[in-house]
Amino acid sequence: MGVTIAPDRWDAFAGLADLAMVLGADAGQARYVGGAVRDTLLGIPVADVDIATSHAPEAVIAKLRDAGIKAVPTGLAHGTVTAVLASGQPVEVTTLRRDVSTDGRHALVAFTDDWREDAARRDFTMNALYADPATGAISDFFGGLADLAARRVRFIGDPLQRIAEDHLRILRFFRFHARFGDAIDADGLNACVARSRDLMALSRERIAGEMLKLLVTSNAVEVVGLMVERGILLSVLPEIDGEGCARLASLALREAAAGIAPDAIRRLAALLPPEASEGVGARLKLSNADRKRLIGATAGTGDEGPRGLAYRVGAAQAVDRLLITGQDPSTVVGWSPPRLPVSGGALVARGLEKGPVVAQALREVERHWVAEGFPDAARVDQLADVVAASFLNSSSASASSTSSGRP
Ligand SMILES: Nc1ccn([C@@H]2O[C@H](COP(=O)(O)OP(=O)(O)OP(=O)(O)O)[C@@H](O)[C@H]2O)c(=O)n1
Repeated sequence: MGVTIAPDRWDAFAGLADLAMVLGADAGQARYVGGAVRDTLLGIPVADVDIATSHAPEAVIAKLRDAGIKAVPTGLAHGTVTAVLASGQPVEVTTLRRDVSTDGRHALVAFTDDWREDAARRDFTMNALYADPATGAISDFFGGLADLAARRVRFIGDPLQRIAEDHLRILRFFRFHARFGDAIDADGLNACVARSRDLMALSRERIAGEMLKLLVTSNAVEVVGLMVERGILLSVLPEIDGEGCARLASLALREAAAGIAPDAIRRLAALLPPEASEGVGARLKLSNADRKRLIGATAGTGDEGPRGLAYRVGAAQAVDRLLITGQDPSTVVGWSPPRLPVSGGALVARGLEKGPVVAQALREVERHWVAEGFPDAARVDQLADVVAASFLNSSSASASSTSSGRP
């Protein structure tokens, strides 16, 4: 027997095997497919599982409902029904398909009961492996197992045709290569270079989604460098300047040295010249929170020290800025900035008049407190005494200078 995935390897997904049986796995009508099979064979943890089935979507819905499994018709035109396991885990169940036509962004599909046809419309050989839920046998129509063993990301059939069907596959090629690849497949690379301008036709959200995933892969630095060198990124991020790859490389080294997980937005911020962040964030339609982080990540650190910075801009943003500027972030990782342990009332109790002067004095106390490294409440009381006294002094001094009529 060749390569198999023992059925108990899927045990982490409670109810998955039952779902597969409901869909006729024991009769060869349902198999696990795609990233879950690829990653399981590579020994990488799997977050979600897709199932391919020869049943039409309506039959899938009926079978799931009969078995009391929640079925959500998430993409019926493409044959996809989402089954929800008792744990809440969603599993996409998609009817075997073949492409009828495509414009590179949207595909029109027809259903089939031919597993090889379904495999033939997928992107890479390593993504077109099916695992039989009951026996564990792997169906490999295009040499995906050999490519997986060689860590070679290879398009199924003609790369140019695969890219014409879905332009996003250019970015997927680099993403999977950056994640798993050893030597890059020359035919695939050449096809991606030749068709790189096709990327401009894609929706910005899809581009952003792929780029952000690519930036956190283990080999992102080298692969992004290759993409810049071969003109691929010019179609997607024309803002990248001559130093972008070097900044990204330095950031990746610092993340590793500090034991901080790679972060896509932080890495994108490093790759771009700071003045481009705002425009890129808007163009790629990033969420407001991500756009804020992207712009803030390169906004500089000031001179208040790492914790002072974290107090001012939040710990996560401080980590971004410190890593990008090459400073040690260890004192702010996992640190929650404390709250100033004194209120305006405490200053009024020391004789200050309610109003703007209290806010001003409070800011002064805070400034000292931050500069001294967030000392405890006893020290803050002393600071409040000193600041209140100095405010009272200066107001009485100005009152007396006004009354004496001197300038
Ligand atoms: N442009 C695309 C996108 C997806 N697929 C197929 O759909 C499967 C699922 O796609 P997706 O969930 O995007 O990727 P995964 O392979 O599951 O990998 P990951 O979740 O790690 O991104 C892929 O394995 C591949 O067979 C494809 O052929 N062409």
